[in-house]
Amino acid sequence: MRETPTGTPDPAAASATRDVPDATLARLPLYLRVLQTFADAGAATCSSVELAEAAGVNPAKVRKDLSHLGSYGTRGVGYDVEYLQYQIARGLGQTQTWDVVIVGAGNLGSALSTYGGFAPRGIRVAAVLDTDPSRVGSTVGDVEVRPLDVLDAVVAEHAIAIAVVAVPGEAAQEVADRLVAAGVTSILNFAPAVLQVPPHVQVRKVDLSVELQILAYHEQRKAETA
Ligand SMILES: NC(=O)c1ccc[n+]([C@@H]2O[C@H](COP(=O)([O-])OP(=O)(O)OC[C@H]3O[C@@H](n4cnc5c(N)ncnc54)[C@H](O)[C@@H]3O)[C@@H](O)[C@H]2O)c1
Repeated sequence: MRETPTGTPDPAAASATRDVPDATLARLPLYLRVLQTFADAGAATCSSVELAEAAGVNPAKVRKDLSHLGSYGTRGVGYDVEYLQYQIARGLGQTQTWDVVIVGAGNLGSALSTYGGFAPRGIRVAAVLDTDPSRVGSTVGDVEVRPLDVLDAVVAEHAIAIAVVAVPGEAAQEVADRLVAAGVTSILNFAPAVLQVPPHVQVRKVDLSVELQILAYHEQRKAETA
C-alpha cells in the first residue's frame, strides 16, 4: 500500500480511480485548477454550470465526470468546493506520493527529472538510471544518476510501480522487460517503440511529434479554407 505524504495509508486512494474512464481522468486536473481559482476567490460551493463554464466543458459532462468519483453535489447548493478538490485529488492519486523511476538520463530524462510540476501532483522522481558510465554519478535535479544494474533494488526499496522510459527506441523493449521483471506495472513510454508487456502492465505512450502533426494538419486546413 502506498502512503499519503503524511505517512498514513490511504486505502480509499487505491480504489478511487477504479472504473474511471481515461477521458474523465484527463479532465480532472482541469477541474482541480478551476476549483482552486474558486477557492482562492473565497467560494465555498459551486454549481456544475459554473464549473463547466470555467473549464470549457459542457455541464452534463462535468456532472457525469464527477459522478465517477461518487460526487453528485446537492440540489440547489451545488458542490462543496473543498470536498470536491479532495475527491478529485484522491481520484487522481494525488493524496499519496508515487515514487517513479526514470530510465534514460539524456536530454528528455534529465528535463523530466528536473521538472518542478510533478511534486505538487504527488509524483516524486525517486531514481534516474542510465547505462552510460559518463552519465552515471552525475546529478539531475536533486537526483544522482545511477547504473541500470540497481533497478531491482531501487524498485524494491521505494515500492515503485511507475516508470518512465526515456531511452532510444532500440533499447526501449529491453528496458521495459527489465522494468516488468523488477515489478513495475505502469510505464510512460517516450521512446519511438511499441512495447510488448504482459496484460497486467499498463503502457501509456507520449509522442509530441504526433501532437504537433495534428496541429500542423489543422493549420493546413485553416490555410486551405481561408
Ligand atoms: N515522445 C516524445 O514526444 C519524445 C520527445 C523527445 C524524445 N523522445 C524520445 O525519448 C528518448 C530519449 O530522447 P533523448 O533526447 O533524451 O535521447 P538521449 O540520447 O539524450 O538520451 C538517451 C539516454 O538513454 C540512455 N540509454 C541508452 N540505452 C539505455 C539502456 N538500455 N538503459 C538505460 N539507459 C539507456 C543513454 O545513455 C542516454 O543517456 C528517445 O527515444 C527519443 O526518441 C520522445
